[in-house]
Amino acid sequence: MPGEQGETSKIRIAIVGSTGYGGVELIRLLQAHPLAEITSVISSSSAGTPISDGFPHLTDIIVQNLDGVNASEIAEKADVVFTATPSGVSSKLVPGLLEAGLKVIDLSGDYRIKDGETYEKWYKHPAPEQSYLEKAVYGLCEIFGEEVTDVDFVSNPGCYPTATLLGLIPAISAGWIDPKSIIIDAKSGVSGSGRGTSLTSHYAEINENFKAYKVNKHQHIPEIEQVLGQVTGEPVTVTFTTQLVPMTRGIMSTMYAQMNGVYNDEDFVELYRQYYKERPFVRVRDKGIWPATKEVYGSNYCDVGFAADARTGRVTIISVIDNIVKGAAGQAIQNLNLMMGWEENLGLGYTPVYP
Ligand SMILES: NC(=O)C1=CN([C@@H]2O[C@H](COP(=O)(O)OP(=O)(O)OC[C@H]3O[C@@H](n4cnc5c(N)ncnc54)[C@H](OP(=O)(O)O)[C@@H]3O)[C@@H](O)[C@H]2O)C=CC1
Ligand SMILES: CC(=O)N[C@@H](CCC(=O)OP(=O)(O)O)C(=O)O
Repeated sequence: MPGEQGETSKIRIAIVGSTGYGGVELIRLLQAHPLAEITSVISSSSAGTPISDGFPHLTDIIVQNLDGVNASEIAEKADVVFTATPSGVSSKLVPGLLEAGLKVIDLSGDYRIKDGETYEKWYKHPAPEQSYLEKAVYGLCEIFGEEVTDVDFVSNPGCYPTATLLGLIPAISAGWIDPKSIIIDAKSGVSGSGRGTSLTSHYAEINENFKAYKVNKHQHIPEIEQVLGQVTGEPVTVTFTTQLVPMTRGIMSTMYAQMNGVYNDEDFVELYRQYYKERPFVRVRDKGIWPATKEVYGSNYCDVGFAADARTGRVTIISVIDNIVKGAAGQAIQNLNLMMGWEENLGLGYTPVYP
């Protein structure tokens, strides 16, 4: 395994769930990574067939044939495995992959919630084994990046929590907003629900429509509260509403909070620029300019803007990401980079696709 940037041999990568949206995006991004090469693409339902059968846009990737899900075979072919699999599936696969000696980056929600009972309450199925929950490092790179270096197992954050936490943490850490007052109004493109079809992601249900779902019941609520609790040192509860927007990619998280003092837009811009000054993927908008999902499309950026309102004493924080990149595959590669001790932005320097 190359441990340092600049060495020539590449890290070998396997992707379980390579036929899903997260997996296909991992393939797209890793194809351009200078120190990683995909050596196995894995499918539980299409093993033995070429990936380009289902995804003609991947006709020119080198590894074509889909492998089956077998931990020891994966360990022969790869050093690191991404599990881009549904929650409830990852928890069954990950222990075997770790025992086979692989480094694992899991994109599902299975290992993010550290308390098994809380996990079961929100995810509605059995929690993963406690020892693996404890082993998993929560890979919100801009906040906990130092903890990821040199570990074997990273739990990649959820898409909504990524946008939301990056938008809230600097102001909370500075004591500028009251954690008890937070309301989060979040919207996602349809690819957030994965490639499987369902009535809720059916074209006729989504097109020309805008609807709320899982209000106060979303599985990302305990993830957001867990991290905010860590940051503040006290239990935090949030009001969190998720909505589906008729677009393919993108998340906008709009957050409202009571300010603890008198701060204006420039104060917030300065605070956030300072907080993220070493972090290549958070871009802070100038006063009066709010980010749009198209401005991060296809990229690993999280863009943030503010409106501090002296009249109400509240601030509105707006944060956008591409759910499949910064919200999933891109952040997972950012975690790979940190895990390997490489530059955080290696292979991720994509300018957003516009328009
Ligand atoms: N889409 C998004 O924006 C985000 C997704 N996530 C999370 O990332 C994970 C992947 O999401 P996404 O790619 O969208 O989901 P998809 O539904 O698009 O893909 C999931 C893939 O998992 C594979 N799979 C299903 N069952 C099994 C199994 N028993 N063993 C092995 N593989 C299996 C399937 O492929 P096959 O049948 O070929 O095995 C399927 O293609 C999920 O946990 C999701 O919650 C996280 C953040 C954002
Ligand atoms: C639009 C849409 O349906 N989005 C999904 C995001 C799911 C996801 O990413 O799941 P985990 O992060 O929990 O693995 C949802 O709201 O449930």
